[in-house]
This record gives sequence, C-alpha cells and structure tokens, in this order.
Amino acid sequence: MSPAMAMNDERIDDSHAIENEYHKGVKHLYEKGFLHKVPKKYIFPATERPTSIDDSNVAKEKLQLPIIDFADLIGPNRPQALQSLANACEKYGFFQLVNHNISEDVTRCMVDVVGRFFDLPLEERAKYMTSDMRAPVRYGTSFSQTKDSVFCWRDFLKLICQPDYIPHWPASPLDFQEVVATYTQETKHLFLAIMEAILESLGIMEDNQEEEAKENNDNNNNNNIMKELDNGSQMLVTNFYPPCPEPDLTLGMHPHSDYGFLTLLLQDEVEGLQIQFQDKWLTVQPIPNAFVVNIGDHLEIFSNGKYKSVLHRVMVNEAKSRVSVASLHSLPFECTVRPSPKLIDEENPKRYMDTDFGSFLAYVSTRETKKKDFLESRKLTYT
Ligand SMILES: O=C(O)CCC(=O)C(=O)O
Ligand SMILES: [Fe+2]
Repeated sequence: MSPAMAMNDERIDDSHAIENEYHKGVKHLYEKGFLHKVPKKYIFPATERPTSIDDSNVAKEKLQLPIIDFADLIGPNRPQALQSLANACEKYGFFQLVNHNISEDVTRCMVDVVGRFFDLPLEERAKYMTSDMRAPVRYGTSFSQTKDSVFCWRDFLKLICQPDYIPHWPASPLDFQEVVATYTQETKHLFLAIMEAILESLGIMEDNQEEEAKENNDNNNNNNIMKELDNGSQMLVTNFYPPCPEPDLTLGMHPHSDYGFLTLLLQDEVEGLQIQFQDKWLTVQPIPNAFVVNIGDHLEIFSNGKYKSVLHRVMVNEAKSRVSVASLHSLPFECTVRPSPKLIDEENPKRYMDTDFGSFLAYVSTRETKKKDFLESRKLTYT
C-alpha cells in the first residue's frame, strides 16, 4: 500500500492536528478536506448509533406523521380537526401542519438565507461563537463544543427572537435580519393560533371568561396562558448538517426533547429527522412547505402529562447537506411552568414540579443533556 493510501485509510483521531479544529465545526472540517472518515470524536457508542447492533429498534418503514390541515382548524371543520390534533399530540407528540398560511416565499427565503449564512467564511460565523447559553446569538457545533464528549455532526446558529434582539443578529448576509425578522413574526403568529387550538383540545379555553372573572388575582392561571405566550420567548435554532462519509457511525443530533411549549420545524427536502414511536426510531418524510410541529417539555408539564414531549434525533447522509430551522416557543424566560389546575384532579394528581427557565438553563449548562433527563428530573412520584 502506498503511503498516500495508508494516510487516506487512517481514521483521524485526537492525536492529529485537527484536534484543535473540532470546536470550529464540522462544516469547517468538511471544507478543509479532513473528513474521508468520521474522526473518533464523532463516533457514537455502538448502542447509540443510527443502525445500532440492536437493529430491532430501527424501523425500516418511513413514518407518515398525522397531518393537520390548518385551514380545517380555523374553518367549519374545527371540531374534527381538534380531535385529530388531540390524537396526534397524545399518540405521537408530533404532526405535520399543512395549509398554514405562511407563504412559500417566506419559508423558501428563510432556508435560503440560513444556507447563505453557513456559506460565509468561518471567521464571519465564528464572531458569534460563545458558550454563554443566554447570549442573544450563539454559533457553535454539536450541542456544546465545550462540554460534549462525543460530538454530533451538526453546526448551529441560535437566535433569541424578542424584537429588541434583532440588532444583535448577524448583519451578514445583508438580508439576514430582515428575512429572519419576517419569518419569526409569522411563525410566532402561527404558534399562537396552534396553541389556542391545543388549549381548546385540552378543554381549557371554553369557559375562559367565567374563569377570568373568578381568578383574576392569580397571574399564572390558565386564562392568562395565551397572554403570557403572546409575550413569551421565541428561540430560533438553525441547523446545518454537512454530508458524512460514514453516516452509520454518528448522528446529526443525539436523542433529545425540546424544552418549550411547541417547536415549529422547517426543513429542506433532505430527510434526516427521526422520532421515537413505540420504542422504534421512525424517519419523518419531509412534505414540501409543511411544518413539523412537536410538543416540548413545557407543554407536557402544562398538560400534566396528557400531551407528550417525544424524543427525536437526526440522521446524516453521505450525499447531501441538510438545513433545518426550529422555532421554539414558550412563556417569558422569567415565568414558571406548572401543570394546569384544570387538568389536575383525584384521578390525575399533579405529575410535575413547577419549573422555570432559570433552573432549566442552570441544569443544561452544568451537564451534557441527553434524552429527556430535564423532564424526568421534574416528575413527581406518588407511593
Ligand atoms: O434538524 C432536524 O430535523 C431537527 C432539529 C431539532 O430537533 C432541533 O433543532 O431541536
Ligand atoms: Fe429538537
């Protein structure tokens, strides 16, 4: 074997020069031509790989997620649509939303501008690298380039979306702030409409006015929830997954649940998202111009466990890069999330402790978060 071939065949490990380059992101390594093989830093333990040795937990079939037609939700078919919504939230924790009234122009421009941001030279992107979880803009790789022992095959840019943060967002590409501001406003609007339907499906909104009269002293009761969500937090997570030479060895994102009430996920045409359903990993097939919507930890808590925040992960592939944009919505950062009193009774005792963003951020900044460990830590058990 020639020395060149031997070099090519070698798995790049932590003793090589690129050890200092990992934190710069996987796109950077890809562009430098370092990635003929997956470096050891990115190799998942055998049992956590996409096609793990225990192959029985990887379903071969694709998953047709429940499809909710937004036009039905806001039209005369609302009662049936609410029923389908409730089933999707209880059984899958996920659904695809079609006919959502956000124009294809807005979604296309969003995916496009995110792609162009990741195409900027590394120095430009690296201006936003920080390990400060509360920074209004955070660029990075894996989940945390300072804490993760095994890296995920993913670079990200996270943006806090309260309007006064817009000037902190990247000003390059030139249209970035404008396109993202339009996108975040429209997704916020859509989020609120879906939440109204979800509250109705949980039986919470019907006697709203009566409740308001009764409980207007309590600033965290149900009838205020829409007001709080209206003033609530929104975080945009944009993800870039470069092609991967050995996609069976690593993941774009390890299994996790999202923290907020709902996530609205926009993805390009490349599949990669998998959700856990009946103990199997099922691949979600992208539907053009649909949103994949999923329940987050805060809504699982608020619904007292009725609606499920489901584990999901991302596969990478050899041929194509992939872009996705997740919009995470919740209460204002300083608010407490607790099970709705309307969903607690003798048969259904309170299942979760009250929780807030402060403790969530403290939790995730002190450890490598995987699976649903934050949510698990909030569960109440009764003997
Ligand atoms: O890229 C995807 O399909 C999923 C992204 C995701 O789960 C997230 O950003 O939380
Ligand atoms: Fe997620």
